Amino acid sequence: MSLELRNVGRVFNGIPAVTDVSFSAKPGEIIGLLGTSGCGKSTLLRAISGLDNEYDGEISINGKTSKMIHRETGFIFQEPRLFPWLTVLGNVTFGLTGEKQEKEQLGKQYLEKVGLSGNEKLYPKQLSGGMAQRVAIARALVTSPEILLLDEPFSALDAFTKMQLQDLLLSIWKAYQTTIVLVTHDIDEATYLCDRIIILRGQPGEITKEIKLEEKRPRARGSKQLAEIKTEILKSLDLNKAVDLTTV
Ligand SMILES: Nc1ncnc2c1ncn2[C@@H]1O[C@H](COP(=O)(O)OP(=O)(O)OP(=O)(O)O)[C@@H](O)[C@H]1O
Repeated sequence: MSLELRNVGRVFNGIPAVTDVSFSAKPGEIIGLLGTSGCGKSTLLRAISGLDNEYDGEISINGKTSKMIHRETGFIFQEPRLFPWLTVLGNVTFGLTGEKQEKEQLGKQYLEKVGLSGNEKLYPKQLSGGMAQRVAIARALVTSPEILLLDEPFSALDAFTKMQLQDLLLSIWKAYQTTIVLVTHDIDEATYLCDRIIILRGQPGEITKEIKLEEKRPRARGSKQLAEIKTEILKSLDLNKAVDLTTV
């Protein structure tokens, strides 16, 4: 599904958090929202999902503009936000309606897709951070969202688990051609995953740059091409200069 934001802004208690943001995503595109802390990335995701509808401007999904909850979207947060009293399978099937047996069958299918078959009966406290985030991914996917919104989904994980889950996200994207909006602080993650990176800066946050990545997937982590794009991003954030330690 396509997504379009036109002049979106959000003011909290008279203070603008983010202003005049316009961008669009074609069906199946992976868009990165990258920017320094507090520039309004999460605010934009909440507006896209419809969890927050007090924004200015317009947001359309497949050409339809609405400020209602967008049921076509699935949300994955930084923390898994699982219900501790439900099993892994119970967490995945929680939002589903219909026959128990059908729900469980569907839940198991998605647990298999995220590599968690056989863990259905475990409780959240028995899971590692990476396993818990896999459950959160399965829970978001089980409703077949056409647009996935991810808010720093891997930032709480160790470097190796993070890379595994980035690859899992790409395999899901390849299978379903989901449109993805990924909020991240991690430039390497953005260059590895995204078709386009939108850079936001300031308070209120504004778009300062948009970078299109032409590299075919799978991309090589640490390749010269991705390193060049990283340098371009650092420059646009004024973070490319070496610190003069003599003046510190
Ligand atoms: N519900 C709220 N009420 C008041 N102010 C808010 C609310 N939500 C966000 N803000 C403010 O809006 C600004 C943008 O916040 P937001 O969480 O969207 O930024 P962010 O770019 O996602 O930050 P981070 O990268 O640190 O998560 C911040 O100044 C924040 O304090």
